Amino acid sequence: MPTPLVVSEVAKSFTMHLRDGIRLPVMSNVAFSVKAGECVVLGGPSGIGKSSLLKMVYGNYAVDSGQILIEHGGRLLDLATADPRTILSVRRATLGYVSQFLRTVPRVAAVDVVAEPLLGRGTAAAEAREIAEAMLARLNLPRELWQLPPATFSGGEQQRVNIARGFITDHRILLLDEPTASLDAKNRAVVVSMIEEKKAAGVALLGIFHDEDVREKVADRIVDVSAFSPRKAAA
Ligand SMILES: Nc1ncnc2c1ncn2[C@@H]1O[C@H](COP(=O)(O)OP(=O)(O)OP(=O)(O)O)[C@@H](O)[C@H]1O
Repeated sequence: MPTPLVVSEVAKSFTMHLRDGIRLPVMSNVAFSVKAGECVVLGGPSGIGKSSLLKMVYGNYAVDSGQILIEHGGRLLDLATADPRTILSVRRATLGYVSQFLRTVPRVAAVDVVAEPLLGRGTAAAEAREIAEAMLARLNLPRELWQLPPATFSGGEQQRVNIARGFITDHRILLLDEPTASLDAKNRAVVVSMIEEKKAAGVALLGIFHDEDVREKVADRIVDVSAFSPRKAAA
């Protein structure tokens, strides 16, 4: 079975349009891979580029050069050069992303926000809702909130809706950007066990976890992003 995610020779700089278009190099020679069933954690100090790297792997940030090889539909595809339509199809079928914050859609109930990725993958509405409810129950979201839009939920409640939505599918690669940042210890433990289940199912996980305890529990390997940073000499 091919490695689900291989990042090779990637370089990235930001162009500051408001400052005469000067280019700030953020990282170069980025190279690592994530195997099936493995959880790789991006490490390094604040501002070194961990979130930017995750956004590149998801296709939200373009890269200057290099390859981001994703196993999609039985073949390897380079996300760094893929067209937007292909990126969307990779996201639908193969590459999931749990961001730190939920982007709420007005007037859509929490349970439907969670069920939506399953509907997009062809699951029947009633079944998708049932699975969504089970996820919300597991994450201890009070039942009386399930039918409400999450816009007014607390930070931790919104994050749990977001986690349920991100974990509900069987994507082969899952990117996690601080999924436990606003959670209490009980719900952090739930997320740790959900990550362990994904690993057991052969999912390749790449994440950022500032919480040391969670990081130690889930990480098989830490990739230090400072190794790719031009600031490493000054660090
Ligand atoms: N769109 C952008 N345009 C310009 N600079 C950016 C952009 N996104 C990020 N940066 C810069 O790139 C650097 C890396 O930011 P990033 O958020 O990836 O770091 P991080 O390691 O995830 O930090 P933290 O641990 O604090 O979340 C920072 O100096 C940031 O200001």
